[in-house]
Amino acid sequence: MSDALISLDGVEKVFEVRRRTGLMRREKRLVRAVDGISFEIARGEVVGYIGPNGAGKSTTIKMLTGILTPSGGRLRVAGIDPARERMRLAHRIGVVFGQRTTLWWDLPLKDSYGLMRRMYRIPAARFRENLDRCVDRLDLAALLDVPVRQLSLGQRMRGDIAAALLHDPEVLYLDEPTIGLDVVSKARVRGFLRQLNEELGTTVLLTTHDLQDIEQLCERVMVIDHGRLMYDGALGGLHALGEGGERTLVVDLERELPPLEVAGARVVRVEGPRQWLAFPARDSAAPLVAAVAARYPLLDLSVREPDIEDVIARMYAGRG
Ligand SMILES: Nc1ncnc2c1ncn2[C@@H]1O[C@H](COP(=O)(O)OP(=O)(O)OP(=O)(O)O)[C@@H](O)[C@H]1O
Repeated sequence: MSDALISLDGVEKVFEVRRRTGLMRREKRLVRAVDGISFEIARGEVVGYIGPNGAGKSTTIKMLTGILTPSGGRLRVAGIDPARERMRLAHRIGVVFGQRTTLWWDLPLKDSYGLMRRMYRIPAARFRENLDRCVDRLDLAALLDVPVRQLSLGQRMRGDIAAALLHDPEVLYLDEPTIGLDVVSKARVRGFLRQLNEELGTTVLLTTHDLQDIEQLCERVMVIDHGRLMYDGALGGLHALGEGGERTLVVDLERELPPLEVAGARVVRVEGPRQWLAFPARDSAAPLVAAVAARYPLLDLSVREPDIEDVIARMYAGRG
């Protein structure tokens, strides 16, 4: 037995989709939303789970909460099989779905929290302590008496995160926690999550389309596409994957010139006297810089590494 808090071994989820193909005809089609995924997450990790639309992220999270039953494989969270013991697991995990709320729409925030307290049978002292910490750290004091429907998206999200933490979960799943939030709200949510992990050791698994969430929170990232794990490792390793790709030499010339002709590189963009030359990321930039400097009137130059967005975009594109 490993001491992983979350473990998946060859987990699959297949949906049967019926599609109308004619007036009377329907076609059955199988969608492999999750297609044999294995990974382990240790206590205290903050892991980003990313991938394009329809990759299988939400389906994975739903299996980890017990909402969906896997079609195959083995899955455990805190030693519990989520689909079999969903209620027991509910006391150990917190879940936040960015796209919808677990709060009661017409009730003031604090009444929702009171209901949560009863649902999870949270002892009074612990409830008070957790609520006070969340109110303080998420700046909720002025919002407690406001009905949820009157909260802004950012306020509601903070309210939802607090709701997910009142029962001291060991694991927090967040599905797109910063979606639609303004820059300030995003920063606040990220800061809170970082602090939560540092102070309480809460394990966090988060799906997002915002790579800044990953950069600012996660030491480890998993990339899923077509239901399969394409990458599992340090964020820095994603940059390294870009080595199969290209870097860019940005050249500032003394004057506008036709696209430069240099061996081992090609001009991909020209803007006035500035030109961008792409070259294989694994090659040294030195010979290229020397060749450009020898032949053209140079003012300045810089080398740009492929950024994570590019690397990931290429990973996705490579699978077509
Ligand atoms: N209940 C369902 N019935 C049938 N197909 C489903 C169901 N839920 C998800 N799917 C399909 O499974 C695949 C994976 O969907 P999932 O929602 O897990 O992706 P995702 O990575 O979370 O995408 P997004 O980033 O768009 O939220 C998609 O092809 C989706 O259409």
